[in-house]
Amino acid sequence: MNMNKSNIFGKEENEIENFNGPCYEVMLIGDSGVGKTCLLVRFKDGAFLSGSFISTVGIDFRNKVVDVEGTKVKLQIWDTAGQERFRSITRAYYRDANALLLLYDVSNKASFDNIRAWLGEINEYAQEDVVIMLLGNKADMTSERVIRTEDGERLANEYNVAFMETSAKTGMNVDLAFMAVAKDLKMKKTRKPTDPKFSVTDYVNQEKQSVGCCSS
Ligand SMILES: Nc1nc2c(ncn2[C@@H]2O[C@H](COP(=O)(O)OP(=O)(O)OP(=O)(O)O)[C@@H](O)[C@H]2O)c(=O)[nH]1
Repeated sequence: MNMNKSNIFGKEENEIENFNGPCYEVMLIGDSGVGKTCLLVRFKDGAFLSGSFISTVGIDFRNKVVDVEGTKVKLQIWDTAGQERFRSITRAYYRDANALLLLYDVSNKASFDNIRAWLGEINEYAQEDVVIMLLGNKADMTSERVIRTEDGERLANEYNVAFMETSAKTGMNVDLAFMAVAKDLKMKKTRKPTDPKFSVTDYVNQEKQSVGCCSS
């Protein structure tokens, strides 16, 4: 387990560490096996971790600097362990998170049913103004799918959170999910009272790709 925020991963990571512009903490949460690590690796490295599934132990993070409408912002992305036995560790990190990407697996009903419990945890431990996005991952698994897109949309609407389906395997909507939260966080910081309010849901609806379309 590595819980040291000054963890060093290599030269590129050191350069990112030295970045002194705005930095936002984004946390990936959801049941074990829904694809949190794969989503992060896809976003960070543009690759898919296939092969045997190695569960995250505790919590770890990767940094990425992204360009939001001409301004560079750093996303510090925390990858948490979905397994119940690590829950007390991950809970301790909620309060620092500016945004939460809450994942379920469209081919795993239990992971979807548990979303309400995850939202309960968020309500209890996260900051009140945390940006939340619900992600139905593994959208590429068309024949194994048990959760329809409309089910995800309905749940997201019920809790008033943004929603989209993603695939860490194909890359579908992965950049969009991270960029939407980056944009929302940046707008929150820089918005003048007279500026129109930024809506992640509207932004995502404009930008999102349909299932089956595979851009990374
Ligand atoms: N087909 C498909 N498989 C995926 C996708 N994302 C992840 N997987 C697979 O699902 C398994 C679990 O992925 P992880 O990213 O390790 O899951 P996790 O949510 O980080 O799991 P924990 O660390 O235990 O919390 C791996 O075998 C991945 O290859 C996806 O979008 N599509």
